Amino acid sequence: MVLLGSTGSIGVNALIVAKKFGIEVEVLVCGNNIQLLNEQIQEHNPKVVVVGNQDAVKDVRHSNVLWGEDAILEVIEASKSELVVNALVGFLGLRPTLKALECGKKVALANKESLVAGGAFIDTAKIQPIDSEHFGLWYLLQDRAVEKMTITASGGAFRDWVIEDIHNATLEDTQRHPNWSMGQKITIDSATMVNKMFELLEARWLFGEGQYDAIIETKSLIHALIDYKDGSTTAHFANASMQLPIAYALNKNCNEKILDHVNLLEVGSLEFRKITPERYPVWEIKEDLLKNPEYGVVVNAANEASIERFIAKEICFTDISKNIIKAYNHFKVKPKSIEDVFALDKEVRAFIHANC
Ligand SMILES: NC(=O)C1=CN([C@@H]2O[C@H](COP(=O)(O)OP(=O)(O)OC[C@H]3O[C@@H](n4cnc5c(N)ncnc54)[C@H](OP(=O)(O)O)[C@@H]3O)[C@@H](O)[C@H]2O)C=CC1
Ligand SMILES: CC(=O)[C@@H](O)[C@H](O)COP(=O)(O)O
Ligand SMILES: [Mn+2]
Repeated sequence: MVLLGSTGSIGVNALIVAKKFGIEVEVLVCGNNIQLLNEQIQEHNPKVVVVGNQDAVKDVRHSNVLWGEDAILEVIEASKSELVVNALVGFLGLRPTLKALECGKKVALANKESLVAGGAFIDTAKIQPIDSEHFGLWYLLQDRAVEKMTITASGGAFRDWVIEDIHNATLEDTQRHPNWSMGQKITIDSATMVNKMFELLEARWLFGEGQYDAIIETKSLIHALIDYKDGSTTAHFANASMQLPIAYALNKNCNEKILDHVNLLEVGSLEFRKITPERYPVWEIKEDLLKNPEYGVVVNAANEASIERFIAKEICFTDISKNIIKAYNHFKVKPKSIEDVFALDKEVRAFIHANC
């Protein structure tokens, strides 16, 4: 397989699962974490590796090292593997997703930003999602009439904070996720509830038009629910580990134990909460966005540019959501092609840097 983002939270789990199934690793791609990359090279013996920048190349212990975004596309095209695992973070992942599909490869897609920004121009037939909620929906779907699909949210780092205090939350505060250990950016997205809005769009592109919603389940043990028209509701329970979704994305037949079952007697009780715009202001645009999923590129670019500014301490935490709503109301433009997606992404980022 080709693994993009090998040193990240998903990448590391993907390598554990690949080893379990004896899947050959042809390519490893990462950004700056060269120490971990060198360990991965030693263990998985890839044919080629790509790193984020030229300076890092000299530190990589491999005879075939490339660098930069174009190199990622080149190695996908040159690879023999039929499977590309895209665990890059952010809009950076879109071109590699498109390239892998263009080359006829199957894409195990953790990089949800690919679908959020470019979903209207992506054929999802060869995509297997690596996202716990979408894996849950995929697992639950039966040949029956569906009324509604619901995904769950943890509520993120600030779910129990006094709302007025969230304004001054620090980057460190955003990283205290209640249930999952993930990369920095998605953990911020979880705290703003942007992650769940993205996942609703992701579900819309993966499973087609329909009714989608999200609720908070505080223990992240239920990941998805399907209401069938007959009145029954099914729920996907699994302990909070990405190894199960990854296992199915890498290998269709998982007839061995990947995780321990949820022990309901130990769990005792579950708590569900409504997602409200008072605590999560971006939720205000959720309905309109679901009706107009092509606007996803605007939300994604505004979010990424605002996170950059939050990390640089130029804006406060709650400005991330304010900026997204501001950009959403300003850019009521639907891209007509994938080229429009890239152009609009640039425009929105410039807007956030100049006006917010
Ligand atoms: N973590 C999770 O449990 C889940 C994550 N996802 C999605 O999966 C994706 C990855 O998330 P996660 O693993 O948490 O993120 P991480 O931040 O942990 O990992 C991101 C990976 O991308 C690499 N990377 C970053 N910039 C570049 C670059 N310019 N060139 C090459 N590689 C680069 C990083 O390299 P390095 O670290 O070496 O700089 C790292 O390997 C995201 O889209 C996220 O939303 C979806 C569901 C669950
Ligand atoms: C593990 C996974 O799939 C994440 O997307 C997770 O759902 C994030 O947590 P939140 O539910 O807090 O957004
Ligand atoms: Mn998820």
